Amino acid sequence: MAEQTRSLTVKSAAECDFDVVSLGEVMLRLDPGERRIKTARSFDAWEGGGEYNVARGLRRCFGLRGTIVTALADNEVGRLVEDFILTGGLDTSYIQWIDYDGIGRNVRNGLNFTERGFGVRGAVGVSDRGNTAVSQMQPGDVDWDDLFGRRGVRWLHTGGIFAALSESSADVAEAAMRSAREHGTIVSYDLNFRPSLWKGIGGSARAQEVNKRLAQYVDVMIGNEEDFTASLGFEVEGVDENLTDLDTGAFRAMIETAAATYDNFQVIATTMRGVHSASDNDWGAIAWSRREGFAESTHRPHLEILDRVGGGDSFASGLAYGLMEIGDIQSAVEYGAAHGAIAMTTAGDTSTASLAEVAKLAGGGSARVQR
Ligand SMILES: O=C(O)C(=O)C[C@H](O)[C@H](O)CO
Repeated sequence: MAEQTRSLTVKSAAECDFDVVSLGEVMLRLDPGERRIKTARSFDAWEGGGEYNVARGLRRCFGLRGTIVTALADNEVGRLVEDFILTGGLDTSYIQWIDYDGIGRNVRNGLNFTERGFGVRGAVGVSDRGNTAVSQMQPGDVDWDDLFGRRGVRWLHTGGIFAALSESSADVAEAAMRSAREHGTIVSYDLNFRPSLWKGIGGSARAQEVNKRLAQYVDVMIGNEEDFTASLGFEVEGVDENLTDLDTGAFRAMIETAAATYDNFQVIATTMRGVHSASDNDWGAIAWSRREGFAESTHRPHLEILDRVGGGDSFASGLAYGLMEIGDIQSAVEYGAAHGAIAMTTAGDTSTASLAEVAKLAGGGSARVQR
């Protein structure tokens, strides 16, 4: 695609060691399967983390080269998380290993108990992540100019989960995003508002203070309707969290306001989820680019959901792939929505989709058996 018709100008793969770098926490996800957390007798172990899931999707589904900047306490739990990261295909050289004190008094690894929900029973996440290694990272812990300058990175992804972990994690995000921009790396940010993370430190008001500060470094801003309101203060008129009618007019108006407020935003994308039940959601997405204007994905009413957690992250990785490798906003939003939809058909945060599956669904393919 000719450069001037692409939504974003992205550095070439040849001049970069990494296509994508994510900055964020990777937790051990403990999943009771069809049971509930409070009555579980065994858990499946996976890994997960809002920012990490995006780089992993870009690597595992879309075949790009990625790394994760994070920190883990050096104990057996941390090494299990590393094992998952290796399975996910990401480079592990930017994991900072912090000496473990034996009981977690000073440093720990995050645990995320997650049940998927079914029917009228919504998904539940209970995280146990205070004092984690990554929440104690400091801006100077990574040589950002070496990473983004000497080594070269096409895309940095971080977001509102990492920024909420501590005072210093917001500063770390700022240092990374500032350096990435200086070196021509595209910066994407998923607002990912998580009430539990902000509850004890000032709620939505504090979330807005932090996210507004970081928003000035963002090229591609991603979120859902709740995120844009809670994290940046942009209202989507007439929409609540149970929206079942995917009327996009209100979203377009909100996006126009956001684009006028932050002239650094090159792309804004939002997923739209109408919750009929935990297992039955309307699913679609809308995106806008400064160069191309609005695009909407195929809307999928009554999409059947096995595990919704990570669906938004798979949307973000599909969108990033589309913007990096195809170029136009329409393809990007279709790839994002299709990848999110497939990811929610399997258990776990991370997607098992292949690029061929995403391309087929994005192009209007059906779920007929293949043999
Ligand atoms: O909620 C969080 O902090 C997580 O990172 C857990 C999940 O991986 C995330 O919510 C999925 O988007």
